[in-house]
Amino acid sequence: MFKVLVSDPISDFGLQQLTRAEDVEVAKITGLSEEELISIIRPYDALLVRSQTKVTRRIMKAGVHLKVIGRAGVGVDNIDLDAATSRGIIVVNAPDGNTVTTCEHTFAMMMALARHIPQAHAKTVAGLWDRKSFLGVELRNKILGVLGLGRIGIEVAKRAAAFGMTVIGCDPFLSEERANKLGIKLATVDEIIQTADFMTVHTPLTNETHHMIAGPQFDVMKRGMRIINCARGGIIDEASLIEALDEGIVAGAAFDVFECEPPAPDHPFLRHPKMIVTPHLGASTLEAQENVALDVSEQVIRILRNEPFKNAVTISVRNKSMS
Ligand SMILES: NC(=O)C1=CN([C@@H]2O[C@H](COP(=O)(O)OP(=O)(O)OC[C@H]3O[C@@H](n4cnc5c(N)ncnc54)[C@H](O)[C@@H]3O)[C@@H](O)[C@H]2O)C=CC1
Ligand SMILES: O=C(O)CCC(=O)C(=O)O
Repeated sequence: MFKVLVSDPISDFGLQQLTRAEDVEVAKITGLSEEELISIIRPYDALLVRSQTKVTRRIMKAGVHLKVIGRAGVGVDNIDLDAATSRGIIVVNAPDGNTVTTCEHTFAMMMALARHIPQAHAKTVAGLWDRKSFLGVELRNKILGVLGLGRIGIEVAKRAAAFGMTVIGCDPFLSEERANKLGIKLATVDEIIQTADFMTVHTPLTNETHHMIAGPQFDVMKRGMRIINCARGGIIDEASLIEALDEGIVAGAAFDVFECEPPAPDHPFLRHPKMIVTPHLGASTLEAQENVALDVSEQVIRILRNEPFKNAVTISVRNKSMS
């Protein structure tokens, strides 16, 4: 019998392939601290997470039977991939299931920014009929800069075109030919910063993308830019952004993600009048949660049964001396 631990809230519908399998026993225990997870992980063959559980080297060391870690979503920055590789633990994710949902959240954020919707809502429900403070801007004829043209970035670009925006973007893996077909003009990060009216980030968080937009980039940024981050906290330096908002360089920013989640109650993003924030809801639709849970469950069960699988983020020969 394979033992699977689900340590984050993952769709029960999507987990059915695991819960109904005769050779699998599933335990769903969420909200555990690192120490609590270490104390219970030993018997499990598989661990399933979303983004809340930080799967550290210590957890993997305690999980001596772990063969696979499944991430019900895209980003694997909450999993110590080096530790997984060195212990021969396969990490799989669900890269496709939340693409459209996250793209739609990005658009919701962009439109909320353009029209001050959360701020206007807050005043209206407080009994104030303020029609003067919320002059917005159209998306039409604006330049949208997209950093990271993978699955989500491309979906955002397609929808932006339908809104009459000009899309420029960068991605080391997107060819000029494909960009042209998609109607995207390839540009450098500097060109995007200097020309875009709206800028949205869709890269993973890596050593290379950490603080990709920080002090020096804000110094040369087009005045009045609006910035959206529905990718990962830490790609845009939070302290520099606050300064740029105060100085009027950035007209507004909408963030779904933070360098530290959840943010401290006194985090400046939570009080800044030009900021819109959501609590890492980019992938939170019924459809996306079912999709990613179905996808990752299937890969996990295949790995446990030694069957062919897809979506491997790490794969290596299990080092028997560590098990
Ligand atoms: N807010 C949320 O709930 C969600 C956030 N995400 C985040 O969005 C990110 C992107 O997701 P997908 O589009 O599905 O991933 P993807 O892997 O399809 O696309 C990421 C793209 O970023 C590009 N990239 C990497 N480094 C770059 C750099 N330095 N400059 C420019 N481009 C660079 C890659 O070449 C790739 O094409 C994920 O890594 C995840 O962190 C994803 C889903 C939900
Ligand atoms: O599990 C979630 O809701 C977060 C989704 C996410 O950030 C991702 O898929 O990378």
